[in-house]
Amino acid sequence: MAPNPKVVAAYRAMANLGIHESKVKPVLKKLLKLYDKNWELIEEENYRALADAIFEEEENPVPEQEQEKKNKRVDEAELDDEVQDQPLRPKKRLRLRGPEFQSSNNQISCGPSSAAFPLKTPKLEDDTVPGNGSILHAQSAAALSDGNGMIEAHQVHSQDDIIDKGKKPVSPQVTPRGRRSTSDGVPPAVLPKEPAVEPLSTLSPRSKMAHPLVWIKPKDEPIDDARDNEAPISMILPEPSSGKDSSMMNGAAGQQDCDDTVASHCLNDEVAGEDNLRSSNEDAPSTVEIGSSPVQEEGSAKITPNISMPKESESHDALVAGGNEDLVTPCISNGSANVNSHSSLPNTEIPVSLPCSCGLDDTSPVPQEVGNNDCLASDDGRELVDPISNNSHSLVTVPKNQLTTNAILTVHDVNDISKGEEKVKISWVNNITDDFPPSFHYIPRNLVFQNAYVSISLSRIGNEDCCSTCIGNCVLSSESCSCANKTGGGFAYTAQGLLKEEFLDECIVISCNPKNCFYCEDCPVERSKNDDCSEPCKGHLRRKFIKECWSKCGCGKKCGNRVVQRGITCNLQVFLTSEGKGWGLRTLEDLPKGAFVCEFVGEILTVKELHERSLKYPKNRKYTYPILLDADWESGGVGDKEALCLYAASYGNAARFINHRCLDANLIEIPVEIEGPDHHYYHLALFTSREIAAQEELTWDYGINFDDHDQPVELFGCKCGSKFCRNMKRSSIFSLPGSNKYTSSAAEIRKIVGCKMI
Ligand SMILES: C[S@@+](CC[C@H](N)C(=O)[O-])C[C@H]1O[C@@H](n2cnc3c(N)ncnc32)[C@H](O)[C@@H]1O
Repeated sequence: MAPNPKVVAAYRAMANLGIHESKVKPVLKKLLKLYDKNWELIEEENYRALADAIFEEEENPVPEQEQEKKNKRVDEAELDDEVQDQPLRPKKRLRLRGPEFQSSNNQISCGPSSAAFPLKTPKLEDDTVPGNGSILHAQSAAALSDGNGMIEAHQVHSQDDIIDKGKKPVSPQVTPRGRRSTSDGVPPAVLPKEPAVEPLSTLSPRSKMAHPLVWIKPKDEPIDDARDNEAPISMILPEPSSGKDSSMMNGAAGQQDCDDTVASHCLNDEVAGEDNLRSSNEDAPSTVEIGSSPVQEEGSAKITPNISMPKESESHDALVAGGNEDLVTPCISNGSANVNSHSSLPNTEIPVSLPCSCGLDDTSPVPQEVGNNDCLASDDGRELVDPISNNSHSLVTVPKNQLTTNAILTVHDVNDISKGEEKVKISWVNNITDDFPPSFHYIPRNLVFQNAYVSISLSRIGNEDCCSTCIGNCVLSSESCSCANKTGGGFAYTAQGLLKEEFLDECIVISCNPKNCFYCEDCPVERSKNDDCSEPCKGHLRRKFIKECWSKCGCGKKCGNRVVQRGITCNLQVFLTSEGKGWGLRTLEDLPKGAFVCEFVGEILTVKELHERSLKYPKNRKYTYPILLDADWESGGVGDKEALCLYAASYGNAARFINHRCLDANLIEIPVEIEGPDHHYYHLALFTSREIAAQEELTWDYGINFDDHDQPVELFGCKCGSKFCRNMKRSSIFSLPGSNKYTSSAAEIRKIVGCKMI
């Protein structure tokens, strides 16, 4: 009989490696048996499997009888262990790296990634040959490696081996994001990028061989171990000792309803969210993710301790602009999420800071920069997740029927509602109820929603608009720089970074004096209403601007004329007010007069966009208050794209919690130019108008005219408690035509706000 050309070719290939036919023959026979005479697999990579097997045989000769016995003894658990325990065998790999053994398609990587993450050489010992074998398929390993060092080591089992042993196939259930179920008890694995491994169930028999089951050495890093039937909710624990307030330790839990679509989206998206764990969270004892797939959920969704938070971009996905009002009814009171305690929960459970959808409108548009996802609150108002009373990990059960609508995955860390976006942490506390702060996305800087024309470009900054020749700290210079001149003849700030008293007092007086109002001929606010019965302009305040130095200036970053751009530096806390104003913001430290507290940050909308939103989502008219950037409208010709306002219901910073106080508020808003020379877009900075003691609530006068019901937002019943309250007492001095917060005379203003000068 003519020799089988395939056998001859195999002998030749091995002869090239210096392996004698006599050694090839028995191993080849075994391989043919193992591969069910599939020559393709044997021929692959220039007979790599054959060569490997021969080397193995050489190194670990096992008498055939013993081998058979061993095969019988080895149960599946032992098999797993042996595979895990196999030492790495670079020696073999080195041999195979000879040029003659390089795969023609270069599937075996010898590059840095394989050096950093050496592949485990197959152990073709007696107990790993047919029936038990663990064989390294280099091509599978190559397929698994994303080139970025994702994989530390691979051990490849023949699938048949595992299934034949009667063990459940340990196919990693790879979701598009790489999530895998661990419910089968398989060691947690860190999987490479999503296309790397198909679930075995989807593979053809051929690809099962070429693409065998792969185990990846677990890393020490957090593993997303959430099961499919867990709800995708995130939570962050308070620091054990953080907060002067004991209620911070009474962590409360809230819950979003989540419809199937969104839930599964959330599920997948959350998996990759580890990088959203910000550094300050590292201080916290733990961060917990609650995973879920309500679709598959039978009775309840379990909230399991885990380690990741949704990515910012993914949280954005879950958030929809448009205010928190639509969704408030079932879930919030005074803008906060209701959470009820569940006494049956073991006290080993963790405080959960879960958002409610208050703050969000599932149908409102989102800023262009962020994705879209629909989110709703529970529509029955029942509690969904239990508040828990200490820091230990445990489970919280969420009834399945409460996971029916969209979920919001935004979470407020009790230690830092800013999620690390600010230089200082901003904690939140609720001493009164179990409520949570409303859900919103913390943004440290304004974001354009869609149409607002905000053009920031260096080319638009002329020499007169910056101090390009300055050096160091402008404020210390004896001469005013160009920026100071734009502020109005001198620096607004002292060397200590406070507002100069004269400047501040002037601002206070201006803000209270109706004489400083101007009236537009063609008011963008009225124009935005686009109806036949537009009213005349109701008046806007002329204001004093601050011009800060910026990138095109020659001074350094520490220049004293750069205050607002440095962001929040004082110690603030969000808290639930006791007067029924909802949440408020307070200082935890004494603040001097003229100190910068924070900027009012939100979505930059055109006034028209705001009006459209308020028509489309009428319930949004509650709970939020848009701020017109109208200080420069007097210059006239303000186009629709330039008539801007800030809206912080869904995207905002700590300032969104600052409540209104009529007239004698302790903060004052001052327009600040930073990046650009024009005043149609500016930053609205809040400074202390007097000294403020630690624990005092921060307030500012929104400038509301409580008699004007034609506003884009619903008026609230003012509970500011000021004796000058415009809502409670309508004294004649506070109801001047066109006025919002103005009083009648400079003398009165001086008395009220304690200014030294007028
Ligand atoms: C910018 S938010 C302030 C934070 C808000 N309290 C919360 O819980 O989210 C403005 C809203 O707070 C409430 N608010 C602010 N000042 C108030 C006051 N003086 N009296 C009653 N409610 C007030 C109103 O509902 C208003 O629409």
